[in-house]
Amino acid sequence: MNDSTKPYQISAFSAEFTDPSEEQAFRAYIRPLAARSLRVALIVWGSLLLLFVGQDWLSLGWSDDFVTLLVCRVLQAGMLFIFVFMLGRKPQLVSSGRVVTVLEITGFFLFMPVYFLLPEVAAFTIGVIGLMLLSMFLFVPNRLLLTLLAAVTGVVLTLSCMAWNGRSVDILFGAFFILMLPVATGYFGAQQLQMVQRRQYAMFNQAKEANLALEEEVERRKLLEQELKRQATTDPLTGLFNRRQYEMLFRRERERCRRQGTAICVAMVDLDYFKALNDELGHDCGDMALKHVATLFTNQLREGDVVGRFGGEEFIILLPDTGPAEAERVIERLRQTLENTPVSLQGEPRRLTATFSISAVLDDETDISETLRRVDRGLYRGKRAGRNRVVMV
Ligand SMILES: Nc1nc2c(ncn2[C@@H]2O[C@H](COP(=O)(O)OP(=O)(O)OP(=O)(O)O)[C@@H](O)[C@H]2O)c(=O)[nH]1
Repeated sequence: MNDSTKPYQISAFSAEFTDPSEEQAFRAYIRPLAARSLRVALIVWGSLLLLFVGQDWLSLGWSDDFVTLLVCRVLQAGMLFIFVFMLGRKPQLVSSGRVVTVLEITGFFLFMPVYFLLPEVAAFTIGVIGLMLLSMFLFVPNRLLLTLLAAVTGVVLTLSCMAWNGRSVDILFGAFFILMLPVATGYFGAQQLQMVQRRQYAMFNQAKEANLALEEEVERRKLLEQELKRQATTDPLTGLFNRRQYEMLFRRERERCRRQGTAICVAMVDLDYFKALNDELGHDCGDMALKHVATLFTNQLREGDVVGRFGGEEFIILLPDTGPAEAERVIERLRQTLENTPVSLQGEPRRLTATFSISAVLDDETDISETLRRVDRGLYRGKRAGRNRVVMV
């Protein structure tokens, strides 16, 4: 069922889903099990037929009649065993039910000579046929209506043979009722069984679909949560960490570096003449320039380094496990890369520069604002000294 809210419908007459695609899906689902059960049933059926050969020989001895019955039995058992072999290779043959039905009807035809060749056992032959009818419904997996068709053919054939043998109308009526008993019992038994199978399948499918919908909902919420987290921790324009997040990361890294006895440096970056760029090319180009700088910084630095947007055209860089000399080298390389990597704005390459200020975090500084106050002074010095430079504080 495609929609888990859609109610399934099973016809009480055929014991099949009223929706053909649903029925088809069910048969495909049950196919391996049905093919296996059918093979077992056919092997038992064929073997029983061959067992009857002994009984025929005891009754008829080595005679033409015996040979006729032998041919019928061997022919039918042969057909059954061939189909068992074919089912092993093509289990899909079980689904349509046509081959099984043909085998069942042929089986009745090949059984009927018993009526003429073994008249002395004809009395209990009707019992054997009744058993065959019941077994067909209960042990041979097939579509209910096709089994009914084969069963009715069997009943008609049996009654025809009895009539041919000169049985009275009373006896024929009696035989008809005797044969209809296993047909009705088999039909209703198989009908209940097949309906239960389909109900279970539909419920299993509904549960599977509900699970799938639930999994999708969980996945959707996970993504939403991730997105909310991303929005809460990053700057929407550049995707860099926002102030709250880099302050938190600062405290975490600061604590870790203290425990491990390593240094941590903080750099502040302020783009040069950014107002002029905005005024000349417009705010959108200014935004593109900011994104360009963010990508460049993120790509140039190590994974453990933290790049955040301080606000406007100012950025913060945290360099954990890095002493002042190493930090100066890293930031100087960054400055040069920025200067030498123009950004394309309105189709023209545009060089950007920035002023950088770096300071090692002092032992007693646990909050980034204390370090930033110092770094900011360095930035001011750098701007006054002509911009596009790195200042160590
Ligand atoms: N496009 C864009 N511009 C921004 C954004 N945030 C701040 N600005 C602009 O950045 C400019 C910063 O100008 P100033 O503080 O004068 O600095 P500056 O022009 O870079 O000069 P110096 O720093 O002294 O070299 C202002 O024009 C702000 O409007 C933003 O998100 N997008």
